[in-house]
Amino acid sequence: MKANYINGQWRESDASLPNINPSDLADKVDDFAVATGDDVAEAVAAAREAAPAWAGLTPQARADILETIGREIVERKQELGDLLAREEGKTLAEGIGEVNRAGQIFKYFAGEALRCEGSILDSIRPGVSVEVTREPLGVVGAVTPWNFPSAIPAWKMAPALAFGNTVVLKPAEWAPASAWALIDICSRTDMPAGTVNLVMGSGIDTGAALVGNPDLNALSFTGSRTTGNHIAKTCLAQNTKFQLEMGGKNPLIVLDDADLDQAVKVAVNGAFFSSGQRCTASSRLIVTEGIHDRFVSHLKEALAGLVVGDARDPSTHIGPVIDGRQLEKILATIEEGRREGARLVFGGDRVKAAKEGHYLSPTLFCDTHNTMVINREEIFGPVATVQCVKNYEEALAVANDSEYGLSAGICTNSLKFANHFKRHAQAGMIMVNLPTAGVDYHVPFGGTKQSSYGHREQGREAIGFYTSVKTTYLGC
Ligand SMILES: NC(=O)C1=CN([C@@H]2O[C@H](COP(=O)(O)OP(=O)(O)OC[C@H]3O[C@@H](n4cnc5c(N)ncnc54)[C@H](OP(=O)(O)O)[C@@H]3O)[C@@H](O)[C@H]2O)C=CC1
Ligand SMILES: O=C(O)CCC(=O)C(=O)O
Repeated sequence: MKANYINGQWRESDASLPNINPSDLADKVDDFAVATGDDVAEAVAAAREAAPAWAGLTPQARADILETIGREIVERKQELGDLLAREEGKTLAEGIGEVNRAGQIFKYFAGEALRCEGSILDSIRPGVSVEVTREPLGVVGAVTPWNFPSAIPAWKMAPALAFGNTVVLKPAEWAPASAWALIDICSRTDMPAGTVNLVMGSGIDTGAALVGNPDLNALSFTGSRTTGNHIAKTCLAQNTKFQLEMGGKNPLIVLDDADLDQAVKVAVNGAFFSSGQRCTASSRLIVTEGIHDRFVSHLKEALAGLVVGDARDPSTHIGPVIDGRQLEKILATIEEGRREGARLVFGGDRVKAAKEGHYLSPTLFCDTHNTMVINREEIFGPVATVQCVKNYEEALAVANDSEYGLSAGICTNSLKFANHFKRHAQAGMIMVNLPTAGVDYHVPFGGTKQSSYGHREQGREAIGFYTSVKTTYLGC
């Protein structure tokens, strides 16, 4: 059994949860300990106890530790990428890429630890000056989803630690192995006991115990809107600072003047890679009428060439979805799309592979309208819809007609439309001739409307969430 990590100790538990490989249901990755409410309370107390020692280290000492963690992750990216593919179902290449990204995030925030700046201003009063400085918050809770089981824990933990906070991490029960490996790496550094803590188990029990602990100073969450809204209420009631990342229904516009081959590649990557299980997935393809038929026909051809299979088989393009319940949910939404009158032009079914797994074919709907459920709600599977529109203006209006606003893309050769889109698309991230998914780690990540709440994650903006600003007035 893989244990929880609390106050510098590995703690087994009476209960455990199995982690099953979605590509091969006969393969159990391991059993993972379940943290009780008392374990969670102890982890938060340990993080509170460790906070002054960790914050009291020099930025150089914290940077050195983060650099060590980042280096080991990068050096072991092959092995940890394979583990990620095995527990989550991303292809091996995607798994290795994600682990590499997690390592680079730690290395990046090692540098940021040294760049935590303040400012000095003259006061409006004579003989007085004012200092504005940043301080750690204290104890940060991180609740993370299964779809980026290495990178998302990294992009919450690394900035929290860089700026002097201690951390309690609750990863998703469907994919805890990558988070466990990350904490194992942290446990072998010189961090004071209690600086990082791992509490595994279900969201409803372990997650709720963490979020509801009033001794947390801040909570960073990525996952569904329902859970995010619930967490927001708890955090507000306790005055816990929080940020939420809650997904998208990301549009990709394809204009008549787009490079057709490029647009098809962008759509395949954005909508179907990682089995569409990305909050940034291009789930709505909005295509102008002059290119619509050619685009759909080329896209179908490209989908026919994709291999769905075991995530760790190098010939696989699309692995399984994470779990049987998720697969059933996606299939039910596909059925709903059919009932609403959308035309299924590719896929829509389970795929049989050599081993029993949660395989689903890439699925494409045409003749869809933006009012349909398949265009309103996040499906989180390898499913995309096409909507045919007259021109750019209609495309933009359809793209913006969503409760979400995470990422938005356009394929065009027109600088005029690209520039207009950049300014008027209602999303936190804009992609021109690029997939809506797949982001850099050194720039801000996050959305508008119902996609996100609070400070942006990643890049230099992360400091806003993980520090508190202090203003000091100095008289003579
Ligand atoms: N924006 C994104 O990146 C993601 C969006 N989603 C969307 O959400 C849908 C459902 O996915 P799901 O994994 O169930 O997402 P959830 O929001 O349920 O899970 C995200 C994290 O929150 C935890 N959690 C769940 N309930 C609570 C709670 N009451 N208190 C504290 N923590 C909690 C989960 O634990 P546990 O999983 O262990 O129960 C997990 O660690 C997907 O189909 C997709 O549409 C999902 C993942 C990522
Ligand atoms: O597209 C990406 O690179 C990141 C996506 C993401 O963070 C998510 O799906 O939760």
